[in-house]
Amino acid sequence: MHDIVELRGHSYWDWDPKTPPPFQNFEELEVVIGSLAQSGEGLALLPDRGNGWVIVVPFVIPGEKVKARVYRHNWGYSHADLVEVIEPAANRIADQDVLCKYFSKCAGCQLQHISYADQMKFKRQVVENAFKNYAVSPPLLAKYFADLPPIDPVSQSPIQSQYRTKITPHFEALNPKHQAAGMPQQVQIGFLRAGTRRILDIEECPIATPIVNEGMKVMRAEVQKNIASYKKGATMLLRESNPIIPGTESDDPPKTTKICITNHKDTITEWVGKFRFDYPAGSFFQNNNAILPSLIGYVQQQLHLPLSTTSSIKYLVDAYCGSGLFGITCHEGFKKVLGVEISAASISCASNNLVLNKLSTDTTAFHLDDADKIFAHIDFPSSETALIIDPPRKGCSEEFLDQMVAFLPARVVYVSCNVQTQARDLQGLLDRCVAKGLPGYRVEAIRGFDLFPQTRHVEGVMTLTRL
Ligand SMILES: C[S@@+](CC[C@H](N)C(=O)[O-])C[C@H]1O[C@@H](n2cnc3c(N)ncnc32)[C@H](O)[C@@H]1O
Repeated sequence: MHDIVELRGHSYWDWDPKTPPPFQNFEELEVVIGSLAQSGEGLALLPDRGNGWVIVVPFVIPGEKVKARVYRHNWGYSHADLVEVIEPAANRIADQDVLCKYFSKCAGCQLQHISYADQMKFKRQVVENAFKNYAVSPPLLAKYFADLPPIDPVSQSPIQSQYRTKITPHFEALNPKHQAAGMPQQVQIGFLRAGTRRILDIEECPIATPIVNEGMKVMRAEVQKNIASYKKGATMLLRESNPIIPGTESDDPPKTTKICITNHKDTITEWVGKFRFDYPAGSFFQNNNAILPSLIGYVQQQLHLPLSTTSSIKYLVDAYCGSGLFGITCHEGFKKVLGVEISAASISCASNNLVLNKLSTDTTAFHLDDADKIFAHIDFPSSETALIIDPPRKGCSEEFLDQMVAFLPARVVYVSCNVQTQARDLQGLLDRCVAKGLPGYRVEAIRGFDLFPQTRHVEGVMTLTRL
């Protein structure tokens, strides 16, 4: 809605909700795309229809003239399918050069028709809009917003295809009516079809690693062979791992061929730079290994930026620590590191990863707990403590922000796969500081990292310094 309001140029609330959609269902329209929304979809304004109705069309580029078929109407805007690109943008990737033959049919990727340089510009804009739209309440606007730094360019992924180390294809069970009628016993195995809840049959995903695609081939054949035994559909797990042959463990990545794991309970082994991580196949771990060294290098550098005081950072708190990725890779230079995570399987791997990487358990520890209670475990001086926050998409809870303001870490590095909730949490933090009459935080830097090339998603990293 923020993107629609911006294109329309007048407030959402000026809108008369009784305005009916100015179209027949499935009417085809020729429209010119004005902007891209954070969803990666194009927006076209029709100034002469419905008091400035907006059409939302996927797989387009601003400036393009396209034919679109409207199919669902909302308050002031309609969703439409792309029928034809009438006047393509000069920078549109030619159809024959698009990475995946299922692009525009599969719901997984939104941006394969856009050059990588333009994907980076789009994602930078997504980050900028998130902070403009979600971190600007009036008291904060006056006090802090003028001080937000310019949003940095997005850090690119070293590879833009074959990067995903995990995919989760789905399939549905056979239709009993088809079975009864003796129809062919084939099912669709793949990802959701764009704009629907139905499955599109996909035998290969070009953004997944070759090992994961090999695994997909085997899994598809097995599912087709045994499909009659499935009463319900299912979601499969395919995850890349480095096989460790017992007795041959070494400190270096093994030279053996990688394997594809499909059992949620198995353990995955992965190297991030010189660090080894074992983690449960069914638990969270970042899915683009290629970009992790640069993401971690940046987080490390941000943690140690100079403070506003003469103190220096000596302690690290890793909230939502998973299997210990940040706590372990960033431990150097800290007297003590403490991580908290709610998944018992992940925290047990985090503790084991300390041992695997020969870190002292006296100086680095991981606790099983809700991040909302993280500061209950901590006796670090807040003026020498840095906090890494890396929550799930929904961001931090009110309780988490309350305890954070009660503790006031000197440095915060907030990593997020959802820049909208990240921006909202910045507002939540600064609102609390204003309410308590505290000087608050300076935003040092906001930068996107492209953990998800070809898709609309961007990882945000924001650095704060206590004033
Ligand atoms: C985005 S992941 C980040 C994990 C880790 N930092 C990494 O990069 O591998 C978020 C993690 O938060 C954990 N989590 C979710 N809710 C939590 C809570 N209330 N308290 C602590 N951890 C939580 C999830 O289990 C998940 O491991």
